[in-house]
Parts: sequence; structure tokens; C-alpha cells
Amino acid sequence: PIKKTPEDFIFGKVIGEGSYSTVYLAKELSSGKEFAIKVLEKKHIMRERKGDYVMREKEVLMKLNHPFFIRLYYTFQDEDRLYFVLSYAKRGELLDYLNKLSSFDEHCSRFYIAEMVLALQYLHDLGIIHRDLKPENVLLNDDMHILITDFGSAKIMRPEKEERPKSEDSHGRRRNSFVGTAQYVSPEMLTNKKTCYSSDLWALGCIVYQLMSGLPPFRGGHEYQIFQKITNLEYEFPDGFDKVTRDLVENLLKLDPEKRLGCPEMGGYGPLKGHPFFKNVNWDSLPDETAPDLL
Ligand SMILES: NC(=O)Nc1ccc2c(c1)=C(Cc1cc(-c3cccc(C(=O)NCCN4CCCCC4)c3)c[nH]1)C(=O)N=2
Repeated sequence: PIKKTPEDFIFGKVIGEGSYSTVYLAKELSSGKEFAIKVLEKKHIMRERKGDYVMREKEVLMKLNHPFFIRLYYTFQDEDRLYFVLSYAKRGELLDYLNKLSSFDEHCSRFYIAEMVLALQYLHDLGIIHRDLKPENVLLNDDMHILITDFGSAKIMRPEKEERPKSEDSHGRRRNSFVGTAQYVSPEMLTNKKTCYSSDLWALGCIVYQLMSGLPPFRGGHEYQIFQKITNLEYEFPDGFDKVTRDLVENLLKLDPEKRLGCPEMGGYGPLKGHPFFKNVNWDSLPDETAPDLL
């Protein structure tokens, strides 16, 4: 196939900004289709030694083919920049709707959490861990279904390497430098730098709590205060928090990653999808259902 070039698109407004990338709304001249183009400055990537992250994001995106994930259509480069042509999520971030509504009702929370469960099940079945799941990375398409994005922090579990411990520091801790976003990072990523599928289930537990209450469970002025609350499992439910939802959150926010509902050691996704919180969910038709009206 012929490689696209920046001249094949009209670049519009900035719709996303990260430490190493800027995302533009763009229109393809030949088709008139709208895309989100993620642009990365080569010099910045090399200076910050983030080439591995960029390569991994591309490798992960090329593996994904599911309605609940942002799709990668093309990649190309010019002298100074890398370009990832991605799905345009017309309704933006789930977080924006949550902030506007303060919190979601049980019906809306159930719909969006169920879609995230299906997305994580697909991702984990591919041997991929997102590692930075949070409401900002859950985008919405025009039909208000989810499109999970941002795989710059993802990890691909490769069986042949899984047993070999990563390089360790002088205290025997793994050198894995990556840590997710403070409010959603799992205790094991803070203590022994161990990354596992269950780390995404911890983030899911934080998101369930946040959709229903409006705020994430672990909060604080500084990151170290948040980290301390996470490792001490220091969080409370607001008065009136639904009891069934509370049980789901408590079974996801387990300090021991092997005790979290949905993890391989707890029987995988069957027991999670069977939790009473999801009692009326039709898992097979979810992508085709009409999304709840959020506004
Ligand atoms: N790190 C990344 O990979 N980031 C990415 C990747 C792909 C991608 C991406 C980010 C996208 C970000 C994005 C941002 C937006 C957006 C930006 C600004 C405004 C809006 C917008 O109008 N939202 C309407 C939603 N509001 C919400 C609150 C109530 C009123 C209506 C959407 C749409 N899509 C996107 O569409 N595709």
C-alpha cells in the first residue's frame, strides 16, 4: 500500500496533548473522513529515550481489532515527526461527562463498566496489559460506546520472557521504571514494580467507585499521600453507596493481585462477569445496544 503523507490530511484543532505527543483532529482529503492524528516529535522522543514506548504503542495498536478500542489506520513519518492516524472519538473523554454530571446513576455506570470489562477481557486474552487505564483514556464514539486509547504505557506479556526477572536495583527491586497515573496505580506497581493483568483490574475498581461517586477512591494533595493510601488500602465509601456495587469494588481493590475478581488466579473473567452488579447485562449484545442517555 502507498504510504500516506501529512499532505493527505487537513489538520484541525488540537484534541489531545501528552508528554510526548499532540493529537489533532484531521480530515483526509481523498475521503473526507475525520481522524485523530497523534504526532510525536522525533527529537523529543530520542532525547527522553521513549523510543521503546512509541514502538510498543504501535505494536499494541496493530494487534487490536475490537469495537471498544481506538483503531490505528496508518502510520507515516517526515523528517521531524512520527504520525499515528487513529480513530476520532467524536464525543471525547468519558471523564468530561462524569464531571458534568458529578456522578453516573447505576444503569449508566453498569453499561460503561461492562463495556470496560469486555475490553479488558479482549486485551488480556491478547496478552496485553494497558497499565494506565483511567477515565481520561476511555473515549466515546458518536454512538456513546467506549473507545479505549493510549497504549504508550502498555506491556505485552511474552511467555518466553515472562519467567526471566527484569533487571533489578541494589535492593533487589525490579528496575521497571513505569508507574501509571497516581489515583489508579495498583499497589504492586508501587511496591515491587511487578506488572500483571490484575493491575488493570485494580484500575477498574477505582473507576467503578469513581463513576458511582464522582471521585476516585484514593485522593490526596501530593502523589506520595495517594500512594500511601493505596498501599494501606485506605479508602471509604460515601454514605448511601450501593451495597452490590460496594461488593464489586471491594473484590477488585484487593492488595493481593491474585485475589482480585477477574484475575487468572480467581478464575478469570467468568466470575467477574457473574458478579451481581452485572446481573442484567447481556454481554454478547453490548456493542450493538443503544448507549444510555448521559445528558
Ligand atoms: N494518548 C492518546 O492516544 N490520545 C488519543 C488517541 C486517539 C484519539 C484521541 C486521543 C482522541 C481525543 C478526542 C478529544 C475529543 C474532544 C476534544 C474537545 C471537545 C470534545 C467535545 O466536543 N466533547 C463533547 C463532550 N462534552 C462532554 C461534556 C458534556 C458536553 C459535551 C471532544 C474528541 N476526541 C480521539 O478522538 N482519538
